[in-house]
Amino acid sequence: MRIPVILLTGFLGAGKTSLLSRLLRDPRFSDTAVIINEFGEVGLDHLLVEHLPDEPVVEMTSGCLCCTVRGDVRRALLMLHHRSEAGELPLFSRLIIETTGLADPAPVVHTLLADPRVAARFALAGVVTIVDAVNGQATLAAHREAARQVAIADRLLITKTDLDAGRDALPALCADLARRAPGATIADTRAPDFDLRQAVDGLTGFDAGTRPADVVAWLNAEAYAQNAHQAAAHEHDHSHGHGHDHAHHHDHAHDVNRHSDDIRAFCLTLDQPLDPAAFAFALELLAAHQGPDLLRVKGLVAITDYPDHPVVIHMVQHLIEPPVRLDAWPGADRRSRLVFITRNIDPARLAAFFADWTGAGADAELISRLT
Ligand SMILES: Nc1nc2c(ncn2[C@@H]2O[C@H](COP(=O)(O)OP(=O)(O)OP(=O)(O)O)[C@@H](O)[C@H]2O)c(=O)[nH]1
Repeated sequence: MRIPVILLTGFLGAGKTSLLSRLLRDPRFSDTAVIINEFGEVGLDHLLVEHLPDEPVVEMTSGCLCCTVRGDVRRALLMLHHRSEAGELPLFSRLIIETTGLADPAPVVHTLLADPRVAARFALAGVVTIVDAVNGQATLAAHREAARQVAIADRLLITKTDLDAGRDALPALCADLARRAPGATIADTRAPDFDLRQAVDGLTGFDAGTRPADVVAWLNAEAYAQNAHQAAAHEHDHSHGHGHDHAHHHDHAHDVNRHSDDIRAFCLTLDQPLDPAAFAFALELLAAHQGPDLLRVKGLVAITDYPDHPVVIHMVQHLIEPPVRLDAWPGADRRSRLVFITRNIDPARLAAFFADWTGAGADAELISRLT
């Protein structure tokens, strides 16, 4: 029997990882394998997400899932299947693929539906898209990646309605979502009657024919891009007489237009523990002045009061989540690290801003420019 795959998508900071963590803690989902794609090479999720010890989890940190999907996700799927059949990993009866927040789901969907080796082993049960009630509508209007993730969904799961701003925005957001994805069901993950099991396991199979016309067009464009890519790779092998994998380079050539070219990811490293008040003020200032361009910030921060207990920071646009203090550092590196995904923000200027406000030496390392 083919293993059902649930594609979990949603814009940066919508709440994908939180929902996945909630699901993986639930014993009803103990037979679940997960493929997580982190954006950028210096991601922090592997330090921040708790995995159960023998859970089959594959983390792909090679960049943006939609840009590397044709090689990496295919390899990850086949490897998981092979290792589980060989008894090296527990058998699993469902697979969840979490995309990055900037991923266009179409290449993943196409790979699952059209790659013969993948499709013989896995069946796409459906696409679940997470939408943040607080930022959702503004994000949908500003980012075509977010609009595509919604349009292709079978199920739209809304988060952050426990916050006043989220609750207030809910009716207008639902109306917008119903227009953008007329065939999708919508559920509020914070409603008392929300059923996670039904949300994930109730999907009966992805049917491209029920999607809006533009979604069908994207999927067709994807099929065309993949065929063209395979033909180019084939020709290349013949002309050079060797078969190493050039998929990555070709894929980026196809993907030039997938992301806005002003979006960048970088990691800021601060070399001394920070004064908590100065750091909090710097974050608030940043959120107030650059909110819509701070697409996502995740960090592990050493503070002067408790240097052995790092603080986890999450920001999504102007929303600063309450910081969480950890019992211990999750690895040997005890420097503060903040991963930013931003629009139109110069990493060097941001490093200088933090250095000024906190007095710590700050370095910015560019992870990726999404062009
Ligand atoms: N109040 C509230 N916060 C939430 C909810 N869901 C997620 N969050 C918070 O939103 C922030 C982002 O959540 P994540 O689960 O990391 O979001 P994500 O979509 O995985 O983010 P990326 O991987 O960066 O795209 C975190 O600080 C979460 O704690 C929710 O329903 N309510």
